[in-house]
Amino acid sequence: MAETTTAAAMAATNVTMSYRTRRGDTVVALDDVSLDVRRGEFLSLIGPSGCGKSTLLYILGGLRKQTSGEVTLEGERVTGPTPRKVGFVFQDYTLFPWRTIISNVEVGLEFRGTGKRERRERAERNLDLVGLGAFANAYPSELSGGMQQRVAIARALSLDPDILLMDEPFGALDEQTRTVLGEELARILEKTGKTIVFVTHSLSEAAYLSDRVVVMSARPGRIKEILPVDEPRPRGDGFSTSAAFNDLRNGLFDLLHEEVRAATLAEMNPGQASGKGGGRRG
Ligand SMILES: Nc1ncnc2c1ncn2[C@@H]1O[C@H](COP(=O)(O)OP(=O)(O)OP(=O)(O)O)[C@@H](O)[C@H]1O
Repeated sequence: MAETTTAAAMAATNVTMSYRTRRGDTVVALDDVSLDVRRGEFLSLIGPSGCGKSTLLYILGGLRKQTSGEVTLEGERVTGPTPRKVGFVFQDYTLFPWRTIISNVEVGLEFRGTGKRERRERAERNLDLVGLGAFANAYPSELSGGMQQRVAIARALSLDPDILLMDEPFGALDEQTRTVLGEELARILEKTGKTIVFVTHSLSEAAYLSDRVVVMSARPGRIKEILPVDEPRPRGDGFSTSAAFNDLRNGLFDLLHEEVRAATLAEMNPGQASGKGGGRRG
């Protein structure tokens, strides 16, 4: 059994997840996944559609219970959500349309019972951080998708979690907006020092933002490879056009390509699960 290091903010050890479908079939979404998330790192998860990236994220965050194996947060076993330590940002930013931007940011703090003054102060600080201080009294419908996603990030940050789990947060946005938001996110992280686990389908996003990129195999999801990104932060404009970046992105593409192929073939021939990929600890 793989060991859990104390330097890890979070760790999954031999995690397996099977779903029972409504038809009574069993879907093995994750198979023996072991992974350390290091304190302060930006870790991306990439893999073919349906390989279990979201499932792994939800299990790490205690939103879903794994079938077997263990998840720990700072060495303590995770048995449910821990909103004081772990926050979420989803692709669907789910702002309440009838609340102003600032009161959307305050929602989680309200749930937590934080006093009005502190709520407002934290919400303002985090709205400023994502560059939307001027929109505090606007309503969600007045903001673009990219701006709404920044509100969702401010909302998650205002709870001041140590770890942010982000599930394709920029997936619904156009390429230019997601590039800019990725850069914004990198800047915010620089300031806050959060640990991030980030699910994405964009290889460029993963390569640009991450300290390490976890490549998952076709379902049942396993860890196929973990690639470090040896580029110091903050990463300048030059990085995304450098040869090192291109090599990394191409490496990710090659690793993913055969898995996407396997996933597509499995979809075309249901019932024959892919058994490829090897368990590897990061
Ligand atoms: N509640 C559920 N019940 C049954 N099967 C599920 C459930 N949730 C997920 N699955 C299945 O588990 C597998 C992994 O799903 P998951 O959403 O974790 O994958 P993913 O890699 O995040 O996919 P995508 O990249 O398309 O978002 C898929 O085959 C999916 O159909």
